[in-house]
Amino acid sequence: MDSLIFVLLLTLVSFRLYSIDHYSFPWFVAFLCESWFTLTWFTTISTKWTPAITTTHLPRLFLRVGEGELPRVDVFVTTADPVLEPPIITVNTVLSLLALDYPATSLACYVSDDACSPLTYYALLEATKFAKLWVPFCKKYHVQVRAPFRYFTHTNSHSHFPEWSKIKEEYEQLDRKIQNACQKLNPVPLVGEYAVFSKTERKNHQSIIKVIWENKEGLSDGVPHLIYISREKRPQHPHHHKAGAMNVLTRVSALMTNAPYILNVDCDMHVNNPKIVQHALCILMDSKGEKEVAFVQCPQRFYDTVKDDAYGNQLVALPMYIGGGFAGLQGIIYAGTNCFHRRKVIYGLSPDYDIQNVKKDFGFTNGTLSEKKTMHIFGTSKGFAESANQALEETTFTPNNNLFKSLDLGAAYEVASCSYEYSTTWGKQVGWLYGSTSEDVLTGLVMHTKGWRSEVCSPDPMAFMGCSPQDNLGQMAQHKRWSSGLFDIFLSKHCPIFGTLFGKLQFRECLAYVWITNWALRSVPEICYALLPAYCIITNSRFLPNKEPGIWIPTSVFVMYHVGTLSEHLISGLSARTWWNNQRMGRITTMTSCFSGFLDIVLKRLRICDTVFEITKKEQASSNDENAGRFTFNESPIFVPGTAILLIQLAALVTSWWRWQQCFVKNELAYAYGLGEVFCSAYLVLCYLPLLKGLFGEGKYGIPSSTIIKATLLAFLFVYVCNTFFIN
Ligand SMILES: O=c1ccn([C@@H]2O[C@H](COP(=O)(O)OP(=O)(O)O[C@H]3O[C@H](CO)[C@@H](O)[C@H](O)[C@H]3O)[C@@H](O)[C@H]2O)c(=O)[nH]1
Ligand SMILES: [Mn+2]
Repeated sequence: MDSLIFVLLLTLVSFRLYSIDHYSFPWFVAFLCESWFTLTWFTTISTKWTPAITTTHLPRLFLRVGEGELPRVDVFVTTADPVLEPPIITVNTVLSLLALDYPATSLACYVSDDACSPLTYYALLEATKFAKLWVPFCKKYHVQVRAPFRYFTHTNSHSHFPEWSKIKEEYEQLDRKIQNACQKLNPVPLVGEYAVFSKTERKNHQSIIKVIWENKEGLSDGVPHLIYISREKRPQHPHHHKAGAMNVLTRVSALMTNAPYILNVDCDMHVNNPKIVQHALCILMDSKGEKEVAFVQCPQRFYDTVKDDAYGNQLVALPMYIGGGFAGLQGIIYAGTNCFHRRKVIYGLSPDYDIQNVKKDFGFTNGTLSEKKTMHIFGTSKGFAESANQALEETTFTPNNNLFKSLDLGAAYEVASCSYEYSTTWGKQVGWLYGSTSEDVLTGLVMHTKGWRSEVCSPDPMAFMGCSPQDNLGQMAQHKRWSSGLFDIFLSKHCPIFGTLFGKLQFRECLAYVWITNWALRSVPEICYALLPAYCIITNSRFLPNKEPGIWIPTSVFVMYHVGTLSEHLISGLSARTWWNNQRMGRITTMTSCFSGFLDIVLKRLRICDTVFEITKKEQASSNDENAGRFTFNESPIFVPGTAILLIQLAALVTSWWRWQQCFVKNELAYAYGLGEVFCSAYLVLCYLPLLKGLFGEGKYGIPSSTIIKATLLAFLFVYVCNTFFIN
């Protein structure tokens, strides 16, 4: 079906090219836009063409390593705002990780708190007490969902185990304590353990690193190590948002546990499949995977989602087709969470090395890194250089390796300081890379450019589950951040095209990356195309062929595209309503969020202002909210272009209606002439129905009048320009 659409698009473009007699301004604009759509469609098809799925077989892992010899894994959790990311959610994520079905002696959990919040610290301390009950309980009864808040809302006491009620009570107590502390009923006093937080400001404080729990006895079914880190922040030092936090986690963990594998999750992504580490290791430790695979990405799925995906952000059908397609090429993109990395790849290693080359790469002399070179790459910490040496030398996995040192804090403060990265390669060649708010895709892309592959791991049950925005404001801010971050990558020196020309990025993987990184840019031709029908109606001109057989080409593209996407959704087990919501949100998001993202990058490149990482609000859905799925609005300029486009379509429809009446009076049939354009305009209004409702809504459900005024001015300007400069 996709190929058929492609052929039709090619036909449309050639038809335009050959109908010289039709040449006019709208015809030309349509030609440009449609050529762009055809190119985009080509990259989509190429991405989807050879999908792949990886299946993992746990028994085979244990043919390779004994159950007691499983390698160390360091787990990183990031949180950055106790209000937008309630500590109870972070705590549940951490509890689910501590309770992984994996030897506790080989796990260590590091939590980065970019808000430097005593609340988060308090919540983690309390959670550790509960973990001592929760972890053995989960392991004893093979609980599947290891985040207590999900577990207890979905099970009831009859069906369960003797301790069930007691543990539930304990959890409720923990929950209450944390909620009380959050609501300032019982604020955390900044004395004793918490005294370090007393002179801190969110963006101005020294590092705070605390070993909350150490598995001292080395019990493999105990509770794994838990370490709290709030890296140093100073107003004059850029902190690089999440990427910066990840790099601090990498360095601190290197000094403590230095595991060869790193799992990273966002604070809202709890474990849904307790054996996920073993599944990922099946891929990472596979004899081929060991040499080729840089990272293993598990899908992002969400719980308590808005019915029928009203805001089009559940990412179910898209990852299935596009993600599966990526997987069949050089590998899936890195999505920032639910991902297993190799430490040495994070340190910048290329895949086809032999150890001699590495030594050259990194300036080894006589078996160890030359001091000057190490300092240049990794910074001045001696302890870190030593641990990096070990991590890099470890060419293939050897069980019983003893990279573990101790949870000693001494050296850790040095590597968590905000000036540590100056004149090193952190964020440039080593670690999570800086320069884009989609640091994840950038970091993964550079690994692919080095020639690494990546794999998707999606065992049943789903590996992780998280929160997704519960309103359109969150969804739009998120899409804006992604589209701008991705476009930033396209314009940077890490552009996928260079990756293919000068690096080892495979050609079709490059096309797939080009497709994904151009999300923001796609808003420009889409907006032009959306303005075309209105332009034509207002100026009484045409951009669609108006005679047979020409008119059949765009009509069949339209029909085939909708049938195609609908069937994809139905095959993925989604409702037709979900399909329509995604379809509609696709149009709205591109012309609002992605266009804002595009403007942001233009401004950034002109050095007028920089992009920021706006954190997505995490909340648990209230189950019987009758307004779920309804659009809310605020003063954000993000709504201006969308509202303007809607008003322009409405103006066009009114114009055509008025003209139709005139014809009717004169008994002419001429009104049938521009039917195609009217249909397009009406279709857009249908897509924009949520905004149309917003024009008349009240309170947060109404578009603020300042936005309406700005949009009306833009719409008037458009109509004026059409009438003055282009009317025939
Ligand atoms: O300065 C910051 C900003 C964010 N975060 C953390 O980054 C994570 C992701 O932030 P979130 O607001 O949840 O963004 P999402 O849009 O949900 O994130 C997706 O997109 C991001 C890139 O834009 C990736 O980093 C994420 O992993 C991916 O889940 C959260 O754990 C935050 O706590 C920090 O640690 N420090
Ligand atoms: Mn998130």
